[in-house]
Amino acid sequence: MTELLAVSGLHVDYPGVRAVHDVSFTLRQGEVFGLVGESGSGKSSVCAALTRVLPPGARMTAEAVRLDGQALSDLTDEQMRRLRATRIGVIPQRPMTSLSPVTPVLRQLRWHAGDADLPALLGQVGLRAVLDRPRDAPHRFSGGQLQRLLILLAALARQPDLLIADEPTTTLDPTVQAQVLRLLLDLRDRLRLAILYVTHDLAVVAQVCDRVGVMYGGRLVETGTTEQIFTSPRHPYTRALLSALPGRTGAGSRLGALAPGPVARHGCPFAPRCPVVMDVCAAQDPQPVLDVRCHHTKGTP
Ligand SMILES: Nc1ncnc2c1ncn2[C@@H]1O[C@H](COP(=O)(O)OP(=O)(O)OP(=O)(O)O)[C@@H](O)[C@H]1O
Repeated sequence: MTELLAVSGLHVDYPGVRAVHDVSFTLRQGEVFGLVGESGSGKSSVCAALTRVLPPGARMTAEAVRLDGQALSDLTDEQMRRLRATRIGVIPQRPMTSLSPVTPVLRQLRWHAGDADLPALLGQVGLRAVLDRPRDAPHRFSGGQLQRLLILLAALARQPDLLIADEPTTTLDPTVQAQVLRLLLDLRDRLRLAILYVTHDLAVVAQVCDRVGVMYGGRLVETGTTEQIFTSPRHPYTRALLSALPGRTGAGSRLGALAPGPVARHGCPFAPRCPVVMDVCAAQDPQPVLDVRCHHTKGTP
């Protein structure tokens, strides 16, 4: 598979907070890479840095961020805006925030879809009936319908290379969530899209991701194929996350691994919660070895 996105040494700082610390990963064409971690671990900040839409006062630095070989740091704000409009599609967490609440949905779709064949696109996401509702504003549609419409705009109408989906199914009930995930995978297959899929839900990761990066305290603490992460997790935080899944028991259940917990400001960020913590963990932030950042495992398979 061709490498589409390469991120290395990414840092994001807000005033007084380092939200993302030395994050590196790659994403290949036609691949779904899951960024998983609890609330506040830095997932959204990574996405905002990649698309250069960080809030005022935030600062990003990176050794390199390349899309299809092009260094994004070389682009002017205008070139970056054009890249976001053509090659990178973003599906937000809450569909209502991306649509005007008062303008009819069909009018907004026509405007965003440009020259694309809207009836055909609506047919592909099973929502041709929207054509018969020219006056209906967003609040007259369900969350699942709106999310499918936004996927249509982000992926089908513009056919980008990279789709960033930041918790796109959090607000949906399980049946609708399954429909939206199926649609994303179908688009990945048909358009050879690369998808960066942000979530705190490991069950979703298992369904859609080819590879996974686990975040804690702004670090990518472990990266691997979905199978590796689920069958032989190496970082103690990944193990805790997995053992907190329904039906499993272990350290994770005791740690309450999915609930945000203390993050050390020095040394390993997971040290205050780690069941196998050692003296060195409080003193030194571990460097990544074989895709794992942990003094205890030091990358051992
Ligand atoms: N605009 C901001 N100003 C200051 N700090 C911020 C800002 N946005 C995020 N942060 C902080 O940066 C850290 C990472 O936040 P971020 O939203 O990237 O995490 P996340 O994993 O995406 O969380 P969630 O799942 O809740 O969206 C947190 O400590 C958060 O409080």
